[in-house]
Amino acid sequence: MNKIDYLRLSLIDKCNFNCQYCMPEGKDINYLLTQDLLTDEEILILIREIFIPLGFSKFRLTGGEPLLRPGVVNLVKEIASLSETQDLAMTTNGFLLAKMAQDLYDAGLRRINISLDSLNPKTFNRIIGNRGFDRWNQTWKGIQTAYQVGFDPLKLNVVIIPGINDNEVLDLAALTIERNWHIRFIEFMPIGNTQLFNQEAWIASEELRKQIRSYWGLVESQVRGNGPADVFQIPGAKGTIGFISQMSECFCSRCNRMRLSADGWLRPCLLNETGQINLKTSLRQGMDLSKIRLKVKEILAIKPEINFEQRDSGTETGVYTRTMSQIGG
Ligand SMILES: Nc1nc2c(ncn2[C@@H]2O[C@H](COP(=O)(O)OP(=O)(O)OP(=O)(O)O)[C@@H](O)[C@H]2O)c(=O)[nH]1
Ligand SMILES: C[S@@+](CC[C@H](N)C(=O)[O-])C[C@H]1O[C@@H](n2cnc3c(N)ncnc32)[C@H](O)[C@@H]1O
Ligand code: SF4
Ligand code: SF4
Repeated sequence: MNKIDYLRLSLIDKCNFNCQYCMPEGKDINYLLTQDLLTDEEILILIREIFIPLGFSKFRLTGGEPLLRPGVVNLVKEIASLSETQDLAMTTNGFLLAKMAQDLYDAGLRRINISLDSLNPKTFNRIIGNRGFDRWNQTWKGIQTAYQVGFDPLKLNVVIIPGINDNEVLDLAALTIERNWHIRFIEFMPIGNTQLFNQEAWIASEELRKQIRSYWGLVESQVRGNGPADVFQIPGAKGTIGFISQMSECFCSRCNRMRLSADGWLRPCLLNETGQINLKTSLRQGMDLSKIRLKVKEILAIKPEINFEQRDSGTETGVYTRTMSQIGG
């Protein structure tokens, strides 16, 4: 059985973007009330008293948009300063990074993954649902700042949607030639906007690799990380190109992670809603920490059964009850 040592923590369910693939179009999302969010203190208790004793040592902060969480820099500092933390990273849309990158770095964050679905501001703004504002320039500035500040490896996440940004695969891949940046192409998953998913669906990573291979060639490579990406490189390039292929190539046999939502739900599998427990409720009801630990240990034991192999039975209704922004990706 794989070691489960990687926890993805969603810090907030709100976001300043409305990416088409992540949220249902035109549907209001019921956002969490502040009092329903895990507090910083609760997050730290759970990390220190529950997850670290159970062997977790790798933490990723995500959301919604994690940079919207008040006090996020201080939370980074607290988690980074734990001696058991072997890796602390963040996934962000980058919009607020230009002004926060240095503070995050100084607080101890070293790895950052930034979503960037297009190099074309028009396409980008269309994907993120900009409502009339251009957000590309500031996002691009955020990426540049993160690079200058020293985040390494710096990864860029791209969800390819047929008919929307699939014409940019080579342009995005080309970013890795001169820069030590790591692009990852993620296959669109049926969580978030199922309507768009059913309309446009996903493109298999192998199709994208074929395009890149026939233009420049492609060799296997590596980059530091804990996630499911298969990593390649254009020969001689400074950066790498990863493929996260949850639709075409199941990687569940190497699954090493669980997810904790901003309101305290511990989720054993991204694509299966079975077996979730609410740790915030347990904490607030005053449950003994050793009992909470035991509950999490039980979930860890049944996790191999609750996985992608059963994703068709992963939801009760066939539609995921939470959007990707509510889960954290
Ligand atoms: N199906 C599935 N998809 C995942 C899983 N982990 C990550 N992904 C997908 O990969 C996307 C990008 O993940 P990131 O947040 O950048 O994190 P990561 O790839 O684990 O990060 P590294 O540690 O840098 O390798 C997520 O939003 C998901 O779409 C997983 O366990 N299962
Ligand atoms: C939910 S977002 C949260 C963090 C941050 N807001 C961001 O966009 O990086 C995390 C990741 O989930 C990915 N994502 C969201 N919806 C997805 C979907 N339906 N299929 C595949 N990836 C998705 C995004 O591309 C992003 O890289
Ligand atoms: S992918 Fe990230 S930036 Fe886009 S809507 Fe979802 S949470 Fe927000
Ligand atoms: S789908 Fe579930 S079991 Fe598979 S890699 Fe993702 S989280 Fe792990």
